[in-house]
Amino acid sequence: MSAVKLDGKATAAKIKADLTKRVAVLKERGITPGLGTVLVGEDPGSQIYVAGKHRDCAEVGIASIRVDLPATATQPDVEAAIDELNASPACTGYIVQLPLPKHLDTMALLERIDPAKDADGLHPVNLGRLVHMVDAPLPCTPHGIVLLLREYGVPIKGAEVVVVGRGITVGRSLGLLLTRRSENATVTLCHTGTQDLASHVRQADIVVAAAGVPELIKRDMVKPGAAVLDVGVSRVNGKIAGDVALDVEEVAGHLTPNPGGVGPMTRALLLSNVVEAAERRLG
Ligand SMILES: Nc1nc2c(c(=O)[nH]1)N[C@@H](CN(C=O)c1ccc(C(=O)N[C@@H](CCC(=O)O)C(=O)O)cc1)CN2
Repeated sequence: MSAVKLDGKATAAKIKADLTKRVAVLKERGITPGLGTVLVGEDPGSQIYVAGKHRDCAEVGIASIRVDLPATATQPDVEAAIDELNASPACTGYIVQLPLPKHLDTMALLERIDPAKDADGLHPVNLGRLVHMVDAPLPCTPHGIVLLLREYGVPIKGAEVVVVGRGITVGRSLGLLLTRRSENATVTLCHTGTQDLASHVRQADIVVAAAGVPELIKRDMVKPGAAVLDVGVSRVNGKIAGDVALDVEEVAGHLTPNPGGVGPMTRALLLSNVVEAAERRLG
């Protein structure tokens, strides 16, 4: 058996085509959406992701505001950059690229973002709105995962979903999205403290691997026909290594490539949050 490819690149291209039209309408009505990014330090992965975000903006007509600070930037330096983006009329939404250098207080910085400009959906107010199931910008990777599953008709309603990894950008919030009444999945969140990971994964109709551990999910852990989404990004010998072993393709029903799966969806949903924030300005 060979799994159906969950093509994030192709699905993201469709989303971006729709956003291009919406951006044109906004511009006709006098609003140019603008994405800001705050990057601290020289982490090579983060530099690639931020550069990609600005390329995506150019593709759909969103303006870009890029703030790059040295790894030595202090908490007040980053706070000043955030305050400036909060006040800038040209910036409809922005992100602080994660992870930040260890000497910075990430939570305090995320809390400082104006929730109305929170393009990542990671501000505590917006995560709280997600808990309460009220309208808010959704975290980009979890939202991208849900849209990718829908695009390929993978049944979510009633599915047993196992999410591996409890990080803020993916694992924690994905469970909130998938257990909304509109999705109605049953979600188990596994992490480094989980006693028997394989036994959980074996029960799953949908597996989302977001632990950052190369080849954590092995072929014999996957229920035949399950949908497997690989969010893991590790660099091994200069190449991207996902959390899912390559031969899982032989048992899975659906599988994301990596790269080309969840990553492009994350980027497309970030643009979507920026456009939605601009549309909210119109009322
Ligand atoms: N503020 C945030 N920081 C981080 C997030 C986030 O959503 N918000 N997520 C990740 C990194 N990330 C976005 O920032 C991200 C990772 C990967 C991709 C992507 O498109 N990957 C490509 C491969 C690119 C490569 O060659 O490395 C793919 O999967 O095809 C996009 C965004 C942590 N930080």
